[in-house]
Amino acid sequence: MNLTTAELAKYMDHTMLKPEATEAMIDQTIKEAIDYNTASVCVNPYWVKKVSQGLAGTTVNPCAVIGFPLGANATAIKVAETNQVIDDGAKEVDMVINIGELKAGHDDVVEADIKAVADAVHAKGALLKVIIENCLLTDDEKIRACQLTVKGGADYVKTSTGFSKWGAKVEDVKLMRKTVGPDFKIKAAGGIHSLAEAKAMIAAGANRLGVSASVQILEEAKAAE
Ligand SMILES: O=C[C@H](O)COP(=O)(O)O
Repeated sequence: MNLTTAELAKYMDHTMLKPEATEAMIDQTIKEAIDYNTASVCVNPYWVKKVSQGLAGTTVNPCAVIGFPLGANATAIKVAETNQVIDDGAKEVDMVINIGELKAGHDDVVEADIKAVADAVHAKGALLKVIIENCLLTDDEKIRACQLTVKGGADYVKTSTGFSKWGAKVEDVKLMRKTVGPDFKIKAAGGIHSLAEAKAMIAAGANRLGVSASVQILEEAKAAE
């Protein structure tokens, strides 16, 4: 796959989700995202307003995670959090599904949770990525989670939070691509730390990468150009 460094950067949600992130670390993340022109800067809700101000006038989107990282909040809380982050400037929202309800076979609950957030996101012109946390799921559950994400009206299905047992795996991205078809978007996130890993995720079908090691990967890409 022949991507320029600039093209690869536009796959990347430059991510700073560490609970111990300071304002200085957020500032650094914003600067790096602008320098490399990534797709977005992905942060916890508290930092979205600052990120949105820092990215004003650029083509880098502010992105916020909600219901993160466990997904076990009430739907009303996820919707309220969604409205708050968008009012604070988020153009993209990454939510975690209700994993326990998926495993219990309560697909209607999982779909309604996704749909409520999707409606809130789309009412304000943003886009929604749905995190299914593959490392906790069987293949059957991964397939159902992808189908419910599509039915719930989201824009992307996303592999992982990066805060559970492990992150994105190539075989999971392939399974997700097979499940959602060629057009629905997929984000691979968690544990992608090298150019080879980033390229493998894209080759497997990822349209977006959630990465904290963006600079390292993009410098590797630049050196290889
Ligand atoms: O989507 C976000 C992930 O938490 C990023 O994980 P990472 O730090 O392994 O790149």
